[in-house]
Amino acid sequence: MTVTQQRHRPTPERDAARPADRWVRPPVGTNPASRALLLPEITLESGVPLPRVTVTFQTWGTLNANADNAVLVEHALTGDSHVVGPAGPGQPTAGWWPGLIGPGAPLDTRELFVVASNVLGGCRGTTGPGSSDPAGHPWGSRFPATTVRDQVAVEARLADALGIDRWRLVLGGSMGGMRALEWVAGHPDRVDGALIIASTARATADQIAWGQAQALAITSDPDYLGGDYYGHGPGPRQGLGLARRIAHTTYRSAAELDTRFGRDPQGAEDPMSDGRFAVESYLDHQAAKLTARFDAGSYLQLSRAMATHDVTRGRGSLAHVLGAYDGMLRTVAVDSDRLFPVELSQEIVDAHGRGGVHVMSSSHGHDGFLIETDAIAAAVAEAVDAVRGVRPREVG
Ligand SMILES: CC(=O)SCCNC(=O)CCNC(=O)[C@H](O)C(C)(C)COP(=O)(O)OP(=O)(O)OC[C@H]1O[C@@H](n2cnc3c(N)ncnc32)[C@H](O)[C@@H]1OP(=O)(O)O
Ligand SMILES: N[C@@H](CCO)C(=O)O
Repeated sequence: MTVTQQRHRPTPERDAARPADRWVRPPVGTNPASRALLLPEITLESGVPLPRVTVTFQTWGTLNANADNAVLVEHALTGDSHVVGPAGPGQPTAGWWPGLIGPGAPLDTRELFVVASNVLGGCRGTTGPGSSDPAGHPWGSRFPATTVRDQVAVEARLADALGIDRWRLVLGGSMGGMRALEWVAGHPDRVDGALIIASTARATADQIAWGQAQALAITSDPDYLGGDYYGHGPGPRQGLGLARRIAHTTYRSAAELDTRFGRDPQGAEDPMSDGRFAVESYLDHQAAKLTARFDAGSYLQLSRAMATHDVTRGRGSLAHVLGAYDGMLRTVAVDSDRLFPVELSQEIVDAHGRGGVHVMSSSHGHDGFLIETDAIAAAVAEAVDAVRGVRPREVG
């Protein structure tokens, strides 16, 4: 079934050169509320072609007649399109920004049409290393390196298929904020407003450094099998668990960990023998949770895409790149975030020359953007109000 709402920009060379994207049934095991689009082929930023890319997504509300009420919500590293709603069959986690979308919510579905897609390279329905290639075999080690720009290029094809020429608002946290800012940098005429939360214009050496240890933890696992573990053994669960322990420590603040766990033993265990401290037990728990719901190959893919993230690559200075954008741009930072410190949000605003940084107070560090949901809701509601006046809207 070919895509009927082809309202994307008429670019004859683009339309004529490729078969039409078409709606398909989502892969087995994805969120039952999701839909799916099949892209016959995409060409990655590297120049490598990637055939038969499926992108799965969820929507809330209705696209209006002018198609000018669409909002794109971008998930973070281990998130997915399930922004709100309960966990259930095909959906291992509850919505990660509960209360954000719905009638009367900050993203009010009485007015807005909200879209959230699963990222390219991930493991929640959109094509990634664990997906089957056109011959029906898992891509595994053959899945090419992808970038944040590739992730957004896939979302642009989805927007085309949905008949969305321009987003009223794009928003996201962490890796989601990277995609939201790439929409601004790479598709400035398709975004009225952007809210970049706990993120950055380009990865820092600190973030790249923490990512290297995580990647080596996975690739050093004997069950990694060079990335071709799909259908062969348990996969690098130990390595993924170790990577998560490293990552989760960076997602929280030292003060929070000290306050919550101190030097307490875990229950009756004795750290002086073979027992654990409570904080070690907590990290063991976080590792077990992630390995039960996430794929190591996708973790490597997406972590590498975050490390290579740089909206200025091949485009000039950040001021030049963001200065070309005449829409609304705001950032939110968490005051205790030691992975994406406040100055990374300030750098974005300074380069754009307008908007502002809202510094959110939280003891939770980087994960504060997922935990302080009232503060996030308020920032999103303000951004929705601010963007209303950015472009004249046809009454439709
Ligand atoms: C876009 C995205 O990034 S999505 C990310 C993943 N999203 C989700 O998981 C959806 C739900 N969201 C959440 O849970 C939060 O937003 C998260 C992910 C940031 C977690 O934040 P918090 O609420 O602070 O939970 P916290 O990190 O303290 O972990 C609490 C868990 O640790 C466990 N725990 C606490 N102390 C210990 C200990 N000493 N030993 C073992 N386990 C412990 C708790 O029992 C609890 O278990 P549970 O998660 O199974 O209920
Ligand atoms: N802790 C969240 C945010 C990381 O940026 C996740 O696991 O995706």
